[in-house]
Amino acid sequence: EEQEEDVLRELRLFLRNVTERLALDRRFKAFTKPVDIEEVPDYLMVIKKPMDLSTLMTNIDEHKYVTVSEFMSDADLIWQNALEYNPDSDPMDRHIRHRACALKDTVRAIIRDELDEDFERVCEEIKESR
Ligand SMILES: COC(=O)[C@H](Cc1ccco1)c1ccncc1
Repeated sequence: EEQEEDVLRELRLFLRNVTERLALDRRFKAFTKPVDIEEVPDYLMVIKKPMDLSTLMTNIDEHKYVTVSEFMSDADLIWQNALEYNPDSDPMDRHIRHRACALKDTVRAIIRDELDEDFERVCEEIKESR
């Protein structure tokens, strides 16, 4: 009903705000757009579910997420993929892994500090009812 659409509208506003803040953080520049398959031809052989901050934003606008938990699953793909694709001890790999870990910690800190548990519970109830 209308109240449910109000809740989902507020969810999208929260998720857009979180995603925009991450995209503005210079540490996360490598995560803002899809990995360039021309630059990295084997990427899709290693990474089965690519994800990036611009795709997160598109998904929000396309109403893909009904809960914060669904959003978190896709947001987690960004840093998980970076750890998986860049495992070596060379400085480049270590640098992107350090930024991937910073992304993981930053997303979790924002959600812990700014998401009301009761709000997420209402979103989960809407999801179960559909
Ligand atoms: C999330 O970004 C990545 O996983 C790419 C992989 C990549 C390797 C070569 C070109 O791109 C990356 C970008 C910047 N610095 C390290 C790795």
